[in-house]
Formats: sequence, structure tokens, C-alpha cells
Amino acid sequence: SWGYGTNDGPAKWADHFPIANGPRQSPINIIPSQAQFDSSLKPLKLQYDPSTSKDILNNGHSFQVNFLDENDSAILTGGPVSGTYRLKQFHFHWGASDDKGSEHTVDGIKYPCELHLVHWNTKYENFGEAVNKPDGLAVVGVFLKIGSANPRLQKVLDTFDAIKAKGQQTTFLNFDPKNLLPASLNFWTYEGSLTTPPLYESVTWIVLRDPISVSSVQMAKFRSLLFSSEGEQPCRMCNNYRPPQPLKGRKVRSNFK
Ligand SMILES: C[C@]12CCc3c(ccc4cc(OS(N)(=O)=O)ccc34)[C@H]1CC[C@@H]2OS(N)(=O)=O
Ligand SMILES: [Zn+2]
Repeated sequence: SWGYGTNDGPAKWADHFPIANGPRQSPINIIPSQAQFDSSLKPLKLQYDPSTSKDILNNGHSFQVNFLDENDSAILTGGPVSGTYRLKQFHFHWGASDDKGSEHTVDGIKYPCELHLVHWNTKYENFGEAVNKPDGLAVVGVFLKIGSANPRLQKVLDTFDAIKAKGQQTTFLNFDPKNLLPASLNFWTYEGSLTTPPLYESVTWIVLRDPISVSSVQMAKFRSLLFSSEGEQPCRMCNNYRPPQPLKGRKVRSNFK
């Protein structure tokens, strides 16, 4: 299957997933001076109930924190979307060194890490139904910038010894993802896709302008995870990011000047 290496990485994904060359692929390079301020964009509302966090899993491409999504306890409304989107999971993308790792870039600048909070449109029956619909998903992207250690993020990193290898999972209760958001919810938004196979063009992207902090030591902890399963030749999990894709005429809007 697919990965991030020389033989199975982003340059090869089109072989099995031809949509990789589609009209609305993600991520993209965001050029703030070319974004269009849109005063009709509503404030982004993220209402997360910490009791909906369930577990944390190493899925062999990243690690994800999964949420209960049977009711409207953790939802996204407003911003560029209409209706209600439920939080399903969040995960990260990062580099082998602090000079790269984010999927979106800003004026060509790469951050060391990027957080994605994945939400699905409740107009569909469930996540599986929503994942390939053009308005099925809304993903909030948050950049991580090297600075002081982030104590809220540390709670996530402290589980890594239990999910070192692909397929390992452990309980992760009462985590409030609101603690991973910057003070300002100023954002850029555009219509895009999943950034990993199956690369469905089903994502309204909402990329926050302001980063949260992460220390270099914390970034090293991300890189202690493995792409490989227990018992396999260990392969450190890093550089699990897709590079920016062609804009193909899409407009990027902002809710700030
Ligand atoms: C789980 C699934 C396969 C992978 C996948 C899914 C959804 C959202 C995703 C977000 C991702 O991250 S990103 N960077 O924000 O795009 C990365 C992968 C994602 C669905 C699509 C088919 C499978 O869903 S399923 N089994 O049919 O219900
Ligand atoms: Zn992602």
C-alpha cells in the first residue's frame, strides 16, 4: 500500500489513486497577499466536550485521537460551512527535522508540524457516508511553531510509549482539543481533499493563521513513533506530509484583513 518513502510516497500515489492529479487536491501553499477577505464568512465556532475523547491509535501513517461521534457533543459550525460537522479524530503531520513537516505552507514557509482536526457533515448518516461527498468533511489545520514546550500537547506525547508501533492503541479519555487551538480563530479557507490516500475531494479546509507552540524536544518525541509494526524492521515515523499541490484556479478566502 502507500506510504511516504521513495517507492510508495506522494509522487507515486497517482498510480493507484488517479484523483491525486485532480482539480481540488490538498495541501496547498497559502499566499496571504492573494487571499480574498470575505466579510460574509461567519466566526468559526468549535464546541468540544472533552468527555467525547476515546482512544489514541498509531495507524501506521500518523497517530490519531478518536472521538465519540454519536451526538453533537463536539461540533464545528460557522466559518465557511453551513450546518453542523462532528469531530471524528485529530492527527498530525511532521518532519525528520524542525525545518519541515507541515502540509500547508505560508508564502512557501514550512512549519515543523501541522495538526488536523477532522469533522464530518451531519447531513450524512455517518463518517463513512460523508468521507467522499464534496461537502462531507471540514478539517481545521493548526500550525505548530518551535518555541516553549506545550504542556497540553505533552498529555498526548505521554501516551507514545503505548502506541510506538503501527496498530497499537490505548485509551485516551477526557482530552479537550480546544487546548490545542491558538487564541485567535482567524483562518484561511478553500475547497480541497484528504491529504492521504484515498485523497477524496471532500474537504472544506479551514487553516488557522496563528500557530501554537511546540518545543524541539517535543518534536523529537513525535519522531520516536514507528511507521512499522512490532517485530518488523523499525522505521521511524517522520516526513509523513504531502507537499503542496497545484491551486488549479481555486480561490483562498480569509475572515481577516
Ligand atoms: C478512514 C478512511 C480512510 C482515510 C481517511 C478517511 C477520512 C478522513 C481522513 C483524513 C485524513 O487526514 S487529512 N490529512 O486531514 O486528510 C487522512 C485519511 C482519512 C476515510 C476515507 C475512507 C476511510 O473511511 S471509511 N473506513 O470508509 O469510513
Ligand atoms: Zn492530516
